[in-house]
Amino acid sequence: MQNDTTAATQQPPIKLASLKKTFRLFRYVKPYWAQFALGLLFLLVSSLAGLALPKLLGNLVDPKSSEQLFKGMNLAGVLLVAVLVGQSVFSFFRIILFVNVTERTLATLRQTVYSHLIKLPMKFFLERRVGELSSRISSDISLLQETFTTTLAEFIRQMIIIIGGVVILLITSPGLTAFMLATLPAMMVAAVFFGKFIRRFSKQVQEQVAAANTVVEETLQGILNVKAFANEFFEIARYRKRTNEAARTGMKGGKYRGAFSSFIILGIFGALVAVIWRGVAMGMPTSALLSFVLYSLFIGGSVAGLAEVYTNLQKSIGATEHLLEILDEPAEDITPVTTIAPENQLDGQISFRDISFHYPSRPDLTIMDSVSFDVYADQKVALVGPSGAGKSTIVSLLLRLYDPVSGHILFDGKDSKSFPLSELRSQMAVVPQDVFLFGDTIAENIAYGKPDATVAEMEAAARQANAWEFIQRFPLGLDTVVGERGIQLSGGQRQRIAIARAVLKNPRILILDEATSALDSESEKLVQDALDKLMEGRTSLVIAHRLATVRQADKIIVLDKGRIVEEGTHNELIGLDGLYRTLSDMQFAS
Ligand SMILES: Nc1ncnc2c1ncn2[C@@H]1O[C@H](COP(=O)(O)OP(=O)(O)OP(=O)(O)O)[C@@H](O)[C@H]1O
Repeated sequence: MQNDTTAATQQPPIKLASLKKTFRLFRYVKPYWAQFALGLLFLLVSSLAGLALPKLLGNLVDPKSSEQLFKGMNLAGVLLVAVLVGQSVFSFFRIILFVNVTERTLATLRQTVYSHLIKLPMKFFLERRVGELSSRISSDISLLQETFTTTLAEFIRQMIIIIGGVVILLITSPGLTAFMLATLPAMMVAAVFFGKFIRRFSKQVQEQVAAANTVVEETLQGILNVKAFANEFFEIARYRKRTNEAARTGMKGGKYRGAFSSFIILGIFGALVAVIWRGVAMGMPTSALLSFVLYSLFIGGSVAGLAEVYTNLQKSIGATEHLLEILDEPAEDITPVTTIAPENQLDGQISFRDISFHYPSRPDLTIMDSVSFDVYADQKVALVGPSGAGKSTIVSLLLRLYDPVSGHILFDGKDSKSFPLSELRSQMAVVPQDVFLFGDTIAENIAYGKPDATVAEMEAAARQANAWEFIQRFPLGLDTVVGERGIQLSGGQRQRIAIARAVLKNPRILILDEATSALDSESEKLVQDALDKLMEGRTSLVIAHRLATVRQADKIIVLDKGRIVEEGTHNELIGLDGLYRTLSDMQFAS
């Protein structure tokens, strides 16, 4: 982020390139081009009509106007009313059209960005925070909304007024126009100069606000931890610091914005007084002078408005850059899985061959060093080892959340990369330590393993997972809402929901990350029993924290500091008198 800001401020003005980037987003407007074009036409008509106003007002105050009649009424007055009515009607429809196009476009854009975001590899998420990413989709896109609905229209309207106004003024009095215009270029240059300057501040404020929001999101998500650690005041101070920083940057930017607008006010009104003064001196009739002053005001207002447009445009270029940054990230090759091609169906045999690995975010830290092992189809293999040994990393590699730095992972003897990613993952299921429940019904949470599951299937899965008994005790049964808005489930209950999910998914390879937190013995028995049933007839890889549960495993792989140090059955490993024996003695001693 920081680099991005520095790069943006240090770069020479690449306005055209940035603008071109923004235009890439017009791709999303394409399907609605007809409505958009009609809106533009209406905008053109209402802006041109607006351009006639000063002239007609001048005519109205002309003493001769009462002699020019239209069906007995003052012609200039009638024309003025007609222009106003026309302008309001066209504006009305123009706004409706633009808003329609914008809403649809932004919905598509939101969907596109989200669809892309969720397909990005884990590597991407390691480097970013959730708050920052969700603000990309919320605030950056809202910023574009303003650009599409208001800024663009304002820009076109202002350009018409400036160009049309200047042409009309030149026809009226080239001398006075030249005099008036002498102040404008200076203002334009100032607008560009200031606009660029202000861009830096608004971008910084945007980023600092996003950083502050991250504190809110993270602390609300982890509110239990905040409270348990009595860290409310620490968080308040953290949030205060970030929001104050944003405010300070905003205020600094505000000073320049203020100076900018004072400059424009002084410039425009100073110029107006000078123009009237000079017009009077040139003997211009009052009606013509009124028109002239009104045009000058319109032009001056539009020039000042252009600066605003410029700043908005800069802001939305910033937002676009952020969005394109996400869209330009290469996504994982994820496709909807309906059926699995016979050649991609897993038999359940897994081999790690000389796997070395480090996380993309920490290239200096070797996590896995030449790890090789085999798991045969339908075997139950346990991964044990001290904390940080690399057990979860093996699971991540198996799921291809990351690719190994060197070595190969084989499924049934075939390189894991030769399988379509989604088909591979769809044949594996994970029952994690910390079960994440969506804030929805129990049914939806179970069906996460198979979104088109019927109620009967869900019930059967819940029964197999030993979860049905507690689910049916809730008055709403499967329709009970859990999570943030609903009831909180106990650790054992959450795990059984996760097991039901896995039952529904019916995976070829099952990965169990055993809960470290001890469940009460009743719950533990229910969970273990459900897991035993689930493991039947499939390859299972169990990350075991309590060694008592892995005695029956066909094979136990003992990891330490990213290397396999022992491998064998419980009895073999106990006989070895190595790390497994030590870990085992430690656990049973406690
Ligand atoms: N996303 C990550 N980025 C960088 N390093 C990581 C990441 N995840 C894990 N690590 C590091 O990789 C090493 C192995 O971690 P891993 O989670 O695989 O261990 P583990 O054996 O599963 O530990 P535990 O039993 O505590 O869950 C640790 O040193 C850890 O700090």
